[in-house]
Amino acid sequence: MRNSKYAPLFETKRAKGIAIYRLFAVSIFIGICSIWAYRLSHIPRKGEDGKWIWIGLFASELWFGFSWILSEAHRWNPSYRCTFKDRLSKRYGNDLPDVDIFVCTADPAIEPPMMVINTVLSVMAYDYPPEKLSVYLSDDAGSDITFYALLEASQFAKHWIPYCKDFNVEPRSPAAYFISVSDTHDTKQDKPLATIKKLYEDMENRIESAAKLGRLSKEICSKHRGFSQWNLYASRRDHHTILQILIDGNATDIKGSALPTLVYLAREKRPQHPHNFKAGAVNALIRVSSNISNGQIILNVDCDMYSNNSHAVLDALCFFLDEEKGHEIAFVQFPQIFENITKNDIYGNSLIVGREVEFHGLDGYGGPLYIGTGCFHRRDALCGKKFSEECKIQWKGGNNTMRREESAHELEETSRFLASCTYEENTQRGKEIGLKYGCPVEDVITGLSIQCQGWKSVYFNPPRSAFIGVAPTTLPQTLEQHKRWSEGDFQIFLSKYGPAWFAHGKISLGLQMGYCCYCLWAPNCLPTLYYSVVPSLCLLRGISLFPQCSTPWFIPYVYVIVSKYAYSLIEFLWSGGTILGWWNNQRMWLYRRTSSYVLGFTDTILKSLGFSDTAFVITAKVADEDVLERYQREIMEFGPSSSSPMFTLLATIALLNLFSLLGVVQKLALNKDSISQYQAMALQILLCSLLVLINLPLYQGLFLRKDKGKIPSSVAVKSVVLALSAITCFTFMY
Ligand SMILES: O=c1ccn([C@@H]2O[C@H](COP(=O)(O)OP(=O)(O)O[C@H]3O[C@H](CO)[C@@H](O)[C@H](O)[C@H]3O)[C@@H](O)[C@H]2O)c(=O)[nH]1
Ligand SMILES: [Mn+2]
Repeated sequence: MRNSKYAPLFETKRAKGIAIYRLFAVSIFIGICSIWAYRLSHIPRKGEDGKWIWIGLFASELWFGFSWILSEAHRWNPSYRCTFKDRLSKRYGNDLPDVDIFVCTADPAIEPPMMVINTVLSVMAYDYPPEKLSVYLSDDAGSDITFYALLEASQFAKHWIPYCKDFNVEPRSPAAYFISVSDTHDTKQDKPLATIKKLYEDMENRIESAAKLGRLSKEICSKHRGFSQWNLYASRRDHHTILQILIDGNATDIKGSALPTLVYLAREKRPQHPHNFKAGAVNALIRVSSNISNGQIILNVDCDMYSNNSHAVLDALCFFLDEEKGHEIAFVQFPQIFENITKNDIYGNSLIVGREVEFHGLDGYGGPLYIGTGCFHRRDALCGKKFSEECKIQWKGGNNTMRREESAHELEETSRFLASCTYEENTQRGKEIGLKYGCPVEDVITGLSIQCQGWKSVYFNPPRSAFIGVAPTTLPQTLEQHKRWSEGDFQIFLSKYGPAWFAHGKISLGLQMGYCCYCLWAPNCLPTLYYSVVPSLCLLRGISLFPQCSTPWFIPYVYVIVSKYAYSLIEFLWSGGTILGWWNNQRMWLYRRTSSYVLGFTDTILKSLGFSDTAFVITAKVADEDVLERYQREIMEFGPSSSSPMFTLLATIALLNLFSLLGVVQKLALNKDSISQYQAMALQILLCSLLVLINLPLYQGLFLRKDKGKIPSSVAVKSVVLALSAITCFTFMY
């Protein structure tokens, strides 16, 4: 019962028809149990072929069944949110909390400055009182060109923000906006549009030519005192703190309205100090911002994730400011949506099922994971505060006094040391305060630890997407990203924050299971490798591993396979995907498990033994023209990837299945009697054929294509040799 006198600012709805789904899930569970029973009751006896092979298969099926049970946490209890922004505006007017926005960038070569400032401009133009908004750009490359771009953006903002507000522009990233209006407006007739577009293009030209040149002209450098901070700059990994407040609380736009504060920060870096990648960058921002604006709410976005919805801040505040439940909420996570996904999503990067299904399921159990971008945090919760009923904040009034009393220059001077690399020594930062260090998925582990302190989180997936970013456009990049994620998640599983043990009693069982699903991605590689190699090898030797069509044990297999995949297809289509997209997604399911996760798994083991160290390979946000062209045509991009063992693995498995299938076909053609033998192995042949079918793009990449995106011939040779030797070895062993 709601006892506050206010109407709620948000509402949570449960899914309809969930009882039917649960019944269906129970039927699959019974099917899985029957499969286990079959394996247990049919273990080959002494003297029979393949006892150990059988036990391995049983272990894999136990694992798959167990994973399926865990994944039910994503589907059992979904919830959906909606907000009432009109009530918020009525109740609070302009009396809203300060919001600090953090944008992170790390490499001007693969994260072009133009993209970065479009993101910055989009969040500066939020529909929110500008004097309560502060935008911070963290530049881990310490690039003067990025700084120059931001300086240009600070000038352009004076035109852009009033333009957005006058014409209710959406989206407020200039680049995205100009593309969106290019076919609906006639620029020649629309004078203000033409003017602002011209300003933008001039700015773009200046920035691009500086970027192309790779350095700034003397003329540009003389324009702003900030450039002098690069005088002592040695390299990306070795420089002092560079901090510049580009727009302070007193600046106004061309119409005389206040502008959001804008700050550039390149934290100090020294070769002898670990910089902890993005987590280190965000923690530096947390400290520096606490001295400049100290907003109670922090929004964190990656540099490619521009704001697509200028009301998103108000949406987020509907959760935090709700009188009854707002004080329990530590963060509000929006989905990641990508603008460059092709129709059939060849690399499965849109993650639509995660977005439309799984995260809603987690939300039903206490809240989604923190996924690093598009997330609003309460500053105190992010800084390690434990939840208690007293956590109600006095939001009204804000705390915006500091930055008006001190001048920008004074603030820079007093904030600089907060970003030095020794500041954190012998403190709890990176451990209990701020983002956690030492894990390649700093976001997930931080979110988990916040939830373990008693806080809830919220997943908000509005009809108009709040943030839009860039997904990888090649297979190597996709696999590399998934390697980082699977590795990081598995490290969490083994760490002192492990969702299976540490979180027990702190978060709900459903959420524990939900986290485990992701944290156990990496070890998933073992049963998948087994399942995609061993049955096919056995096929060649005539060792039967699955029940025959004529026995009742055939039924649970068929039921589980058909209903599980039919359901997954329906779920995928319901989430907005296409049939071919689903097929592509199945391929990526296999590829991730037999390459990224294998490396993620071994690297985690090596790391826990002390042999290797955490790294963060940044995902490229740009690609060459011919690569992009192939991406648009949905042709798989493999190269240049010869160095990565991931491709040798993928190709070897694909070839092994191809050879096995060819072997069977040959035997059938030569010897009619073997037909009855192979009839008994229908499921095994089906598995092998499906593996061949799903690998078609790989065979093309190996043998048929001539373009630059094909698999390098060194990988082709290596994998043919490996596949043939595996088959030969196996044939001799059995
Ligand atoms: O040393 C670093 C490395 C990265 N970044 C920034 O971190 C962001 C995310 O990096 P990206 O290469 O785009 O990684 P993704 O795989 O796309 O990132 C997802 O996964 C990461 C964890 O693995 C999260 O940090 C991200 O927020 C989430 O979007 C980017 O803005 C980078 O500029 C830094 O600031 N410093
Ligand atoms: Mn990214």
